Amino acid sequence: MKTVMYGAGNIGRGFIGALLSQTGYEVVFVDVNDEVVNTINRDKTYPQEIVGEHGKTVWIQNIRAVDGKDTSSVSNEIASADLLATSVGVSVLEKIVPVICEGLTKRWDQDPDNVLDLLICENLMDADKFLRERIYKTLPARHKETMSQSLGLVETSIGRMVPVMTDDMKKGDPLRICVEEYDFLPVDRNAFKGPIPDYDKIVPYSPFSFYLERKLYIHNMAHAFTAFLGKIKGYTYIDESINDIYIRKLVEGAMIESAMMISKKYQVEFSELKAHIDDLLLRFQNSDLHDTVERVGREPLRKLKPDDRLVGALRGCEHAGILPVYLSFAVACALYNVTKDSASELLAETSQISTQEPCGKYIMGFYEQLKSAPKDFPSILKMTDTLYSEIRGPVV
Ligand SMILES: NC(=O)c1ccc[n+]([C@@H]2O[C@H](COP(=O)([O-])OP(=O)(O)OC[C@H]3O[C@@H](n4cnc5c(N)ncnc54)[C@H](O)[C@@H]3O)[C@@H](O)[C@H]2O)c1
Ligand SMILES: O=P(O)(O)OC[C@@H](O)[C@@H](O)[C@H](O)[C@H](O)CO
Repeated sequence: MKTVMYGAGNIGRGFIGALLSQTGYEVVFVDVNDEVVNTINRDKTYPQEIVGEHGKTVWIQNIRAVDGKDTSSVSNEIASADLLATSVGVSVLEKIVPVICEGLTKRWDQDPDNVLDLLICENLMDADKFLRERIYKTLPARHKETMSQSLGLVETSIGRMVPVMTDDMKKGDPLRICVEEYDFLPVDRNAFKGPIPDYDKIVPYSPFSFYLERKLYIHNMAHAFTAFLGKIKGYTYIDESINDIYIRKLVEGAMIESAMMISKKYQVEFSELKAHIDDLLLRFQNSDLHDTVERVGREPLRKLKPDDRLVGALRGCEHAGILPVYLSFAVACALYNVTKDSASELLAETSQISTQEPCGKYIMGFYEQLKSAPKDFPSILKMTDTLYSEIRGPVV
């Protein structure tokens, strides 16, 4: 049984490739990084360092690698694979479509009933639609119909946090990869055409949008909020930031708003989501991970888009009748990290939120407060309490 793992980077090596090797597959990594490809083929193993309370080193076995620039070899591997996975980054995903199609063509020229499931391991909403459109366009006419019955485009939710590896962390081994302990991989149960890989860490679920929204609106939203607040306070690492008692209170408030929305939308017990929040807050405290506010808070403009983690969560709350007070402050923090003077224009253009809307007013109020006293988080907390009580009215 063979998996082709497209991308031998942080998630490819640090999570998916390792997980599939432990499931029992031979894992063939495809990457354009010569050092990574050559070292995998030389060592046939690499150390995955699980950092944190239960730290240990796991040696990943049964692996080899193919040079991503050798497209003919890559397509041959895809033609004969039992499973395919990608974790190359959203901007590269489109570029590997022609090679994937070459592999599928070789495969289906032999046997059009030879199904293949592709696990899409990227941080991308509607990743299945994204790939379906591009693969359909690129496949030769004779295989366009085959695709609907023989290709499973499987969305996944990548919850494991893998930091950027510094030279210090690599300890001289270009393949060494530090990861947190969390290693569950929720996958879209309904998208598989073949058998679902049988391993207790691979969790099939339907409707999968629940996991995607939980990941983006609770985990990624809180992660970004922690990073933006940490930047304002001058912290370097995520654990430093979340250990600041004011930051923790603010972040937890926003997570609870998102969780109330998701609980209502998917009819999932709030207590289940609260356990997830508590677990995430612990995971953010992992100081051995050395995850930086810089990495987690990167590209704030992308994070301010209407369907991304901040505004997506805020709009979801509005839709569900949940007050997005802490989430409004999260948006204000993201804005403050981008601009110190043209926030209302940015809010309208990037996030499609008008300052005439209630949430636009809350966001601008918080933004002005940040501008006048950026590090005064106790006053911000007081503002959130006052806002809640004003909007909500008296409680019996
Ligand atoms: N790092 C995390 O904590 C994390 C968590 C969840 C999801 N993700 C997502 O996983 C995906 C990968 O992220 P990452 O952190 O592993 O990035 P990464 O940069 O570490 O890995 C990407 C790998 O793809 C390789 N690559 C680039 N172009 C290629 C090509 N044409 N052919 C073959 N290989 C090519 C690169 O050399 C690199 O090794 C992204 O979509 C990211 O958003 C990352
Ligand atoms: O990759 P981004 O910039 O979309 O988000 C930063 C982090 O929140 C993200 O990489 C997480 O670490 C990852 O999604 C694992 O939970």
